[in-house]
Amino acid sequence: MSLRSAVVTFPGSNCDRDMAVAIEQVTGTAPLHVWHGDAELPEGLDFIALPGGFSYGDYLRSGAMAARSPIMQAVVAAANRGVAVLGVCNGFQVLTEAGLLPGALMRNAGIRFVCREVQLTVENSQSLFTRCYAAGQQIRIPVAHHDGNFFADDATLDRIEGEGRVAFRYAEPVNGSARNIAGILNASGNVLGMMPHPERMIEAAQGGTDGRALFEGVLGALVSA
Ligand SMILES: NC(=O)CC[C@H](N)C(=O)O
Repeated sequence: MSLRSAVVTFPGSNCDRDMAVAIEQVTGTAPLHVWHGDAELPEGLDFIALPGGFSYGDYLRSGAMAARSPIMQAVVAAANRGVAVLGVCNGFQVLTEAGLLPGALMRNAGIRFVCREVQLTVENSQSLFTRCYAAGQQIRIPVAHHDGNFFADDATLDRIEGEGRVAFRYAEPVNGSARNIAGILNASGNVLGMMPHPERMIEAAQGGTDGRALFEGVLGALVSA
C-alpha cells in the first residue's frame, strides 16, 4: 500500500514543491496537489501538508487569509475526522489561524527575519509524526520566518505541556517563542504545526537528513506494509 497524500498551495506558498519532493523521496509516492480555491479535497487522503511560504503576502497576519480560503474548510473537516495534517512554518501559522492548533505565531522577538539552522529537542516521540525519533533526541533543522514567536497564555501552555503536545523545542532561544516551543500537536495527535522545515533536511546535499524521520513516521503510522 502507498501513502495517499496532498500538498495544499496558497497564493504565495513557496515551499510546496520542496514539501512534495520530500514526501515523494521518503514515502515513495508523490502527493497530489490541491489549490487553495478548491472546495473539496481528493477522496481517501491519509495525509495533508500545508507548506511554508507567504500566503496572501502575509497581509493582515501570516496565515490569517489562507485560513479562510475555501480548501481550509475541507482541511479542518478532514483533521476533525482524524486525517493527519502537517503545517510547516506558514502552514503552522495557517493551522493556528484556522483554530486547529492553539496559540498564535507573533512577530519574532528580535523583529528580524531569522533564516538559519537551529537545534531542536524532540520532546514527544510517541506521535505519528515523531515516532521515528527518540525522546530527547537533538536534531538540526533550518528555520526561515519573521513570525515564529509562539504565544499562548500560561494556562494553555501548561495544558499542552502536560498533555505531551509539545513535539519540538528549540535548544536555545530563536525567536522569542514561549518556553522555546517550536512545534505542537493537537489534542488527538493527528495535527502537527512546526516552524522549522523538516522538508529541507531530507538528503545529504541539503546539509543533513534529520527531517526524514518525520516523513518516515507518517508513512509507518499510516500505511501498513
Ligand atoms: N518560510 C515560511 O513559511 C515563512 C512564514 C511566514 N511568512 C513568516 O515569515 O513568518
